[in-house]
Amino acid sequence: MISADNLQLTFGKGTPLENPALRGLSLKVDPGEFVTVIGSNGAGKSTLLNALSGEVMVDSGQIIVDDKDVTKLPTHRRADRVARVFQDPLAGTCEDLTIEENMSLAIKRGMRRGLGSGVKNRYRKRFRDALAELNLGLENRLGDRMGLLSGGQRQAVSLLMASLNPSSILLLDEHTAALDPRTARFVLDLTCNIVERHRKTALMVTHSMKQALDVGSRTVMLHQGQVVFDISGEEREGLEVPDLLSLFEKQRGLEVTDDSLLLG
Ligand SMILES: Nc1ncnc2c1ncn2[C@@H]1O[C@H](COP(=O)(O)OP(=O)(O)OP(=O)(O)O)[C@@H](O)[C@H]1O
Repeated sequence: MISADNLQLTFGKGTPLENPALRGLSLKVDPGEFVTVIGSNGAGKSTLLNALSGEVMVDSGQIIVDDKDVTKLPTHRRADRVARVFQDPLAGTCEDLTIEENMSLAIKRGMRRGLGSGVKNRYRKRFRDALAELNLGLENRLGDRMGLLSGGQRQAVSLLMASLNPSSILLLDEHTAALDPRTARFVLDLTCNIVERHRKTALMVTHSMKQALDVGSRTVMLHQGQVVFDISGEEREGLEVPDLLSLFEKQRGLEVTDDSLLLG
């Protein structure tokens, strides 16, 4: 469960570059819900994910994750609750460590001690089995450095890592945007599978309106640091991209000219 209440965050406060990125943003996400997040450039999407993961601290407002107030906790103290997959396949994993070492780090999140050698052997089988399900041949490459993998392979391993760690929240920041269409489809299907199988509460930022409607059960749109609309259930079913655009226009009384909203 995520509850973000009246989040305010201004970058460069008191300087000529003062920039209010979150302006009283509120959003509640129930356990197991999969929400897609859209909005034009600079709407505050990444800042929202950064605030939820603790990458940035909000000026005011409250963030609760699974009944715990995490508003003032730094990233590493939320890591057992919040996992994240970034747009850049190079972010989020350690390229100098092996696949196995990266996956072990994911499992260790939230544990007080490291993994003993007996435990390591037990987990090795689990890693192999999980990797085999990807059908990318990675189950035989546990000892390979992460840096040797392609972008799609790395995103797939990042998602597996999120499924192995104990976090209930999965934040996806345009995590398929840097991939070719076929690989993006594969990673998106894997995402849906992991969210469902591991009952993650997920927020996925995307610039593709089509993807936003195809995936998940709810779509929110941000504009100027606020949620301007929030659709789910019957209202969302059968919606097409042009419907979403006109909803946005109606809500804001604006004509949507930002091409980034039209992608997909
Ligand atoms: N670290 C920072 N320092 C100063 N300003 C920032 C910082 N991070 C974000 N901003 C500003 O905050 C606003 C919201 O940015 P954010 O990255 O959250 O938008 P976004 O919706 O993710 O946009 P995009 O789709 O282009 O990635 C923008 O005006 C951006 O320039």
